[in-house]
Amino acid sequence: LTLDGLTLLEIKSALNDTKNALSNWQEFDETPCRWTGISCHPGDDQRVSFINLPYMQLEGILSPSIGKLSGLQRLALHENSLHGTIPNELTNCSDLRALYLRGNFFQGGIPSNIGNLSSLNILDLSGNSLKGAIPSSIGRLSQLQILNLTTNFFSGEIPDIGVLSTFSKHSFEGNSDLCGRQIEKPCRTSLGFPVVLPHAESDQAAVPAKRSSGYMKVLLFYAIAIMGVALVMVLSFLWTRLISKKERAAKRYTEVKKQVHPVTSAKFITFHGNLRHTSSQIIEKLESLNEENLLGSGGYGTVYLMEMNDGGLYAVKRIDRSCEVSDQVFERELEILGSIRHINLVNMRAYCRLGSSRFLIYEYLVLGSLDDALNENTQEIVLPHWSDRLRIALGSARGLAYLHHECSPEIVHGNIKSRNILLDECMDPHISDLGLAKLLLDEEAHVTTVVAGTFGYLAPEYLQSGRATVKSDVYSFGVLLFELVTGKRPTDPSFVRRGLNVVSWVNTLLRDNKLNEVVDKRCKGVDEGTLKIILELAARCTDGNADDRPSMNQVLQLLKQEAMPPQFQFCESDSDY
Ligand SMILES: Nc1ncnc2c1ncn2[C@@H]1O[C@H](COP(=O)(O)OP(=O)(O)OP(=O)(O)O)[C@@H](O)[C@H]1O
Repeated sequence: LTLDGLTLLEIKSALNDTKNALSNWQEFDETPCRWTGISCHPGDDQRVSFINLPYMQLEGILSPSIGKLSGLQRLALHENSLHGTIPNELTNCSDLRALYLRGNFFQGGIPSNIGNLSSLNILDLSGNSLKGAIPSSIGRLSQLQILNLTTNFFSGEIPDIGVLSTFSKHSFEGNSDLCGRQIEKPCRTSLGFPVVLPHAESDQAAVPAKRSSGYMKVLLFYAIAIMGVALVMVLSFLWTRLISKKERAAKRYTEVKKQVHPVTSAKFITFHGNLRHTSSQIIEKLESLNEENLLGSGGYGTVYLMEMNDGGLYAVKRIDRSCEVSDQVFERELEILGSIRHINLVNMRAYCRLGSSRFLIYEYLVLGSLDDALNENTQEIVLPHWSDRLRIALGSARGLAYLHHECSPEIVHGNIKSRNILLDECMDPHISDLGLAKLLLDEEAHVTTVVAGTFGYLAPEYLQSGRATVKSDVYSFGVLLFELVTGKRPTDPSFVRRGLNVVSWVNTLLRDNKLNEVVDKRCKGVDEGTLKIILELAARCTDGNADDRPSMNQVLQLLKQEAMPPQFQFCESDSDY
């Protein structure tokens, strides 16, 4: 076995492989290159280039031996249950381009010399229990394009240097003790000097007891110098506050207007950084959209597939609803919606107002809606296998839990249904139409008119009051779970004719012990264990009493623990961010 193979066995020995996912990692093999989750560099030396083991239910720790894999380019261990610290030795892997450790239980800090990973493009440490300061050496990672440190316990000032200055609050959300320019939260000052030292470097910062005495000394030492810096910071903060959001938005529009169509009055806003295409290229395409590009239409507008000259694709929703609110109010609200970004949401990339038409520009999801995948009778549609269905359930739960629990104020979707779950090329789900129910139907509270086509997904209290809540979203999610199991729409004539809805129909069959009749016969690979868990969860979500339904965080936890797909096929979407 190669040296890298032996190193991988060391790494395996520190892991608790609960599902035996690594059973083919065997010492009698010549190379590790065919082992689960492993890829090697082409050529004779058989060095390990990728470790792709997300969603494998791995427990244990990440061994420091990882540092011996000096050819490693990608380490993807996200959505496992690893604990302990991120070993410092990892920073010896100087060719590392992508590091995904999201959704584990890592503690301690980020290795302070992470700046050594000079080739790093992607750093995703979100959803762990990491704490301490964000090392300023991250600023040296000049190749870094994606940084996700959200939902941890980081504290202190976010260093505003190097590449770290280019990331916005979306990279840092869910860390309540962070402050700094990027998150538009000034570091609180006491007598003019910061409570938390800026740019604290090491993960020692995670240990408050050790830190405090040195901390006070350094505070005193720097007090006078920092007074000056603090004054400048306060002044610049006041300056940014003084320029109202409106003025800033107007400034942005003007810039774009200058850049493109000087004759038209087009307004163009991009979200989450620049698009691959300029606004003038996009406006030109928007103007030429016609029936041939039609993808479909829904309650809020008509959706087109927009193909750019270089082959890039966007889905464009032209808002057809006449909207009571002024363009200004609409666009301000939209900016808030556009700032939301999550891997299981259909992220809005841009907005354009061209004459009297309003266009929302989204990333394009190639496999269309879950409703199409389950119900369309065309040959090309690939019916999701049971493990895909579990992954769709898990991803949708994650997206919805993010809206309910990570956004402030919480976002009620109000229209969860299989037509609003869109699938990318990996069959990963993305929730669409978020915020539109509120934005386009009624901007007061969460009162929405019942939308045509969503019958069957609506919680009884939502039907009665017309008021969508997080718990009515949970109900709709429960119906979605039933749909994933049965393959039937909630309005399927087979039970609607008998005066039943999908919830009562399934319950009747289960009472009569007819589990087989509940399950979609076209679905391959169903295992009874996870099936029962999903059905039980769907029943709890669709409880008639809203208070007895679980929260989406509870749903997500349960799905993560109990209903993880047995084999996760790693697939990377080629979305441009
Ligand atoms: N980002 C996207 N990528 C690929 N297809 C999309 C995208 N957004 C919408 N579509 C497709 O366009 C069609 C119309 O979508 P739209 O969201 O307007 O309607 P709907 O979901 O059917 O109804 P509603 O407006 O009530 O949500 C659907 O078939 C949907 O699958």
